[in-house]
Amino acid sequence: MLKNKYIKFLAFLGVIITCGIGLGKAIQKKSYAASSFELLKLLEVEDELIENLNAYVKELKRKFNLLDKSLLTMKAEQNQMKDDYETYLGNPLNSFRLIHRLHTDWRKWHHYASKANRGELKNIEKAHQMRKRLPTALDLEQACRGIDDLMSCYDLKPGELAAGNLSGYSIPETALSAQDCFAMGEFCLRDRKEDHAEDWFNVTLANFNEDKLLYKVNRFSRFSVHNTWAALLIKNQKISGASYRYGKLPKESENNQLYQWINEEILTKRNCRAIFRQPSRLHCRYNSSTTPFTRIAPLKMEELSTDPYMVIYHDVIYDSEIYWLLNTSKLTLSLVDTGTMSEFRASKDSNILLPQGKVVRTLEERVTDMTGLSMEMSEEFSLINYGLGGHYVLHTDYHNHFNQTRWVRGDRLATVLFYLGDVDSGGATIFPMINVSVTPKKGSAVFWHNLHNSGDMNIKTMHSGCPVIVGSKYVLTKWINELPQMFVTPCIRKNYFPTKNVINNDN
Ligand SMILES: O=C(O)CCC(=O)C(=O)O
Ligand SMILES: [Fe+2]
Repeated sequence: MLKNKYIKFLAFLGVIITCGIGLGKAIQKKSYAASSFELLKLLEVEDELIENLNAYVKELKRKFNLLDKSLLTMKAEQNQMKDDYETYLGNPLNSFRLIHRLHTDWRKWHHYASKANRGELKNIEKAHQMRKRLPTALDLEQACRGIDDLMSCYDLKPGELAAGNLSGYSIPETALSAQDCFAMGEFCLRDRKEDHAEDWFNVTLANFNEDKLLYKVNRFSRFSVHNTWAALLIKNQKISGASYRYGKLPKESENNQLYQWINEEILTKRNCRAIFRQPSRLHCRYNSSTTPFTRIAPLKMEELSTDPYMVIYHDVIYDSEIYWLLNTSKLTLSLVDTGTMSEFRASKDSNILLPQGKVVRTLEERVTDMTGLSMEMSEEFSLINYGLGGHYVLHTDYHNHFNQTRWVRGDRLATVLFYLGDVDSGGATIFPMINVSVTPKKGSAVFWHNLHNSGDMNIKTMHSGCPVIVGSKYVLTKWINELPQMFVTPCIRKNYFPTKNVINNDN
């Protein structure tokens, strides 16, 4: 009876969805949402799935019964032993059986309990096969769109639909679950109907049924809703609303890390768009004092910041060197073949060894002239090419105090970033905590210290490569390690030596 009603409802829904999609949206062939005929097939699929799950549960029950019965026998034997264990163990047959069952039987029980038997596997395999007949993400998308079209056409509200009320046509059995409402919310988010999404999230929370068992199966909780909702608010820069949602999340959860991450994203966006005025006490000058070579060939230097120490060098790399870097055949290949796209760094990057030779050696000497630092144990040059929207998320170049590699070559004391080309628009390197934004300019290089003089990490060096708007961006990075500099920039780190009589030269 109920099933008949259900079929009628689905047919009704199918017609509505078909109409909705017909209003300008492309119909996907054989889409479940596109016709009531296809929807009927889904009922068969559901019948088969339930039958399959039922058979699987029967198998599990059989296993459970066997284990339960064996447990009773084991307990009986154990009780007999506990009554008088001396008599029990005095009998050599009992001692033999005790050793035997604990040596052999327990392994078998463990094996039996932990492995799926043939009957279980058969049902699991069947369920796996049936996945091909289940609705796809596209089907779900179309179903959501159908409901959404219906809502805008008849001015329906999420609360009414959630209660199974379709414009006066009310069927309580068809009420939507919290998870259904959440799926609608997520759809509206994807479809950029953010107000609708918030309405659906509200209804989701109102309809939430705290079923721990269900949570175990489908991992859906109130937190999922607060988290997605908060991410939406953060995206729209509604920070206080987002903080309220995040306040609902468990402390120390991964989600709070997400919050931090999204906050950093906002920081990055704000800074990528901003243009900063440099403080006037900083100067441009020729640097002729770092190494003897700079006395005869001074470098054009512009100060950007004193904490962290940061300068730009202009015209510090020759066109011929840039040409070599970008056209070495090995490098060109790697830019194409080992290109990586990640959320972290959308770039084709090559950490491959540049062919060692004159250019690389000369560039390393140049870095020493610019920084006064030794290139011993420094990392290989890293060449990065950013394409469409290419960016590097907010990060610091240092590792951290506790990283094992720090004890081999030390942490990354300083970074030198060469710009190998101009970028038509976007692509600045930004340091949001000190309001510094460096526009890529062919031939220039920015140099900064990642660590304080004490060796502590300087959080103000946090930086990011903003997305490229027009053009492409090539940078060459050199991370300079700390340990080989001990005689160049001698300083004694706070707590570096564990003994009491430390000369603390920290400044
Ligand atoms: O491309 C940029 O502007 C930043 C690159 C960077 O931060 C790095 O290589 O560590
Ligand atoms: Fe970096």
